[in-house]
Amino acid sequence: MSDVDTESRPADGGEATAEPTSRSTDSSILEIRELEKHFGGITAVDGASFAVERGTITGLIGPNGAGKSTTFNCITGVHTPDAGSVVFDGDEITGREPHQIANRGLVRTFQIAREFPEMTVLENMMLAPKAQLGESLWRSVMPIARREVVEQEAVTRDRAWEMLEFFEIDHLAHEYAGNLSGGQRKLLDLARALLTEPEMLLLDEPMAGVNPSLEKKLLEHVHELQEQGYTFLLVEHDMDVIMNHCEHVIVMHQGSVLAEGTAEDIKADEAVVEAYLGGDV
Ligand SMILES: Nc1ncnc2c1ncn2[C@@H]1O[C@H](COP(=O)(O)OP(=O)(O)OP(=O)(O)O)[C@@H](O)[C@H]1O
Repeated sequence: MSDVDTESRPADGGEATAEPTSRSTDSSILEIRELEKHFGGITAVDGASFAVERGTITGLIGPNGAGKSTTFNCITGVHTPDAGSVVFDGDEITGREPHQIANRGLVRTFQIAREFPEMTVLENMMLAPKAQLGESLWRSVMPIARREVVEQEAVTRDRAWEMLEFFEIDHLAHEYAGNLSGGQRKLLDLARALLTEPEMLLLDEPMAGVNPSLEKKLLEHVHELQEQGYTFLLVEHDMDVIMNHCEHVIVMHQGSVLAEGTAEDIKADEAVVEAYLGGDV
């Protein structure tokens, strides 16, 4: 990191935004068709099909072991599905490498945030595009001339500061990531994901371990980003978050989609109540 100036803030002081780079106009941005994933004798995903509408906050819920994380992993290239397809923004992305999918504009956060604890928050941010895009791709997009490398890093640094300001963790820029609270780590994880300028974010349990005031802040940020045009698909066990913040909810059970609809539809669905909600909602 010796060439990288992580000390200084950009001078312009403009309002922090997180505008995505491109948009297309089809209403559905992600389509999962008959997805299957087996681990030995275990069927984790069993013919799941659903679509996510562009610009929405969509919730993916279901009991433990329903196949939600495996579905996320199949969508983002962590796992190769055994059958079925994933279409993102009109492109078949099934079986592509994670960095190719991230480069296409679909990024994810993890249930357990994956920052580097021995590096500062800002250093973690500086590594984000590299980590999401993959080292070889990063090298191919990074110019060879040193002056241009430095310029490129300056752009990334400015953007990193913007993101930290947007999530109100800029005061922690020089803190070791390992010293952050669980909730602050979630904000850092989201900030890192946004640094790659995606169109859509998959959030895996974004509220787990986040205290109520930080949860409120995180949800406000998600809505702000939605207003800017981002699409969200989130796996979340907190039913208040799902019911109050998702305009569409997909329920998985035993590897396939049991029901989908508005929060109201889902709450009233007897099969969903029996399989998952019980008396909670
Ligand atoms: N790498 C793996 N190897 C073997 N089995 C796996 C693997 N990943 C997931 N499974 C199994 O697949 C099934 C679905 O797991 P998955 O993690 O996708 O469920 P989930 O809905 O995300 O659950 P949770 O809400 O508890 O996180 C489970 O039975 C799980 O044990």
